[in-house]
Amino acid sequence: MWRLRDLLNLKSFSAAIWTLLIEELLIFGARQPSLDNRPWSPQLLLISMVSSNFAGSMETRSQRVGFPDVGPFLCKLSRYYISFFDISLQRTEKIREWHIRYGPIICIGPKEVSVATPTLMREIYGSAGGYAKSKYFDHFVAYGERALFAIRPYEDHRERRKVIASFYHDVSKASVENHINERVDRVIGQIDRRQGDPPIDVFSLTSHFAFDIISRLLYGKRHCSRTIGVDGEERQILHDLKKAQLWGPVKFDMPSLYGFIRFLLSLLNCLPSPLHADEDLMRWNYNKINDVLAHSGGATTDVREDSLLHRLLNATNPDGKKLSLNYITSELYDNLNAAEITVAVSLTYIIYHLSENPKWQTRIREEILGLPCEVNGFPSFTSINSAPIMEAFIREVYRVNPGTGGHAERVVPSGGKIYDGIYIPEGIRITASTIALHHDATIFTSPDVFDPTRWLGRTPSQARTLDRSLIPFGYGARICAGKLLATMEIKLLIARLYVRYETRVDPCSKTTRQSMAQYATHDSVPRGLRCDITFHLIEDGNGEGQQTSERVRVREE
Ligand code: HEM
Repeated sequence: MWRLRDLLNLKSFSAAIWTLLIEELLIFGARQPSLDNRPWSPQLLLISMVSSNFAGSMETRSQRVGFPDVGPFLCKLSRYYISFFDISLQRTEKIREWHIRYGPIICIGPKEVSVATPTLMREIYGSAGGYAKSKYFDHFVAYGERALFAIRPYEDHRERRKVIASFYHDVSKASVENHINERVDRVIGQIDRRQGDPPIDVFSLTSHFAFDIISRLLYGKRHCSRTIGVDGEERQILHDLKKAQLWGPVKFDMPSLYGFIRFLLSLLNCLPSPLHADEDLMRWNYNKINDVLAHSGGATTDVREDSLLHRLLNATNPDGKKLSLNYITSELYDNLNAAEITVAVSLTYIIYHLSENPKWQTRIREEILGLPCEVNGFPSFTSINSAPIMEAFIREVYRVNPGTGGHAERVVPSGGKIYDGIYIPEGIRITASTIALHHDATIFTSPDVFDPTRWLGRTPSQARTLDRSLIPFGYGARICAGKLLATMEIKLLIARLYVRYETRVDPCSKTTRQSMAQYATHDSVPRGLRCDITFHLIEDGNGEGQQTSERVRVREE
């Protein structure tokens, strides 16, 4: 179905129509290894003449030396070709198709390359390469400051990373585990109260769960959100942010068009809430920080709370100066964003696949029930984290439905690089395609089949081969700073849910295989933007059900 905004985007629309037609005509030619070595044909002549109409899209002759000519012919002519797939939310799937058709190093834009081998992925993201992030990350500048995620130069990033990474490294503390377990209790409380009611949208529920946890870590206990239990402003913002994901590619690829649409709609006084969701969250974060500072009497050195805010207020730059409040506000906003939707998407797909595979629910339940319990009546995160069946299942979900859209663009450093004999000049944008790596048939047999057993019973060398191609959290110098936190949230919730309930996809709801296919948005959200699941209490849940209800009741009283 065409959406209004696709039609509004006339430049991309018309470019796409003729490029789609011509690409198919030229497929044979484009399969040749090098355009420069290919004999001239009338088709090529025609294309090269028409291509000059694509303003600013042809790179100079010197930039083209050695540039990979493998890939869809029209990608080499205009950046609007990949933009079209971006805006129609099909970018990742399209790049995967092109890798299957053309090979592991392909041109996806006049100055843009995608790679799909674990060795090249390691080269561009590894610490040794020193690749900077691309201009794409300028879109994540907030309050006029770059948070860790948006810092582009490799060297600037290294210093800042030490402060943030050390904070998230400390989440292994028992206090954080207790705090996550409290939030799990609240989720269970919600589900119990809704027994017999319509199915539960787990995309929203897990988004509230993730948001409450990250806000506790960012601002501290007194100032965190309570979105799981309370239907307030935060729920509306989170709901709007999900819808805003669908506008992301327009905003990133065609900022002027996006700005114009926003301006027009504001003028008509009918700006839809998803189009100002970012600003709403920014305002919310700004107000929270002011509340915390007001509460501590403006004393920035108050260290009673072990929150990221307090950590940053007490940190210094390498020159010994304090971090600016603007930078701190930007970092907290970025962490809110990074930690909410990614965890919600991952948890939603894990629950969805478990609901489709009841036998795996039983296997995971039996595995968790066999683990030793702590004084609180649950197995610790450390023992849950080493449970192989749950790990295999989660890995398979990450493989087929990774929680990020694969926009981890880097820039080829000065002097250029040679990959598999192909010289790529400096300044070219380069990305490893997560989805192509995760579906590489030479590594993962029958890559389109959902099969968690592929992760079980492997020799160490087989396991290493599979691991090298699985990158849901990125890789190398800029690997996700919140990986440990995300893993704790995901595993503690899944373990506790599946000891207590059986789940099914609600057959009467709109949740289907199609609605659960991923859009190529920044965080790969499910197309339906919801996932309706029914929860059935297991009567003999090893006492866990009874204990949890009791604890939830006592806390809520
Ligand atoms: C399942 C959940 C998550 C997934 C799949 C995920 C994925 C990723 C990926 C792929 C990157 C690398 C981007 C790049 O290389 O350009 C990244 C970076 C980052 N993530 Fe996550 N993430 C998750 C959860 C979290 C959480 C809970 C936090 C906590 C705040 C977090 C904070 C960050 C930060 C700060 C960065 C930037 C790191 C840097 O540039 O050094 N993420 N994440």
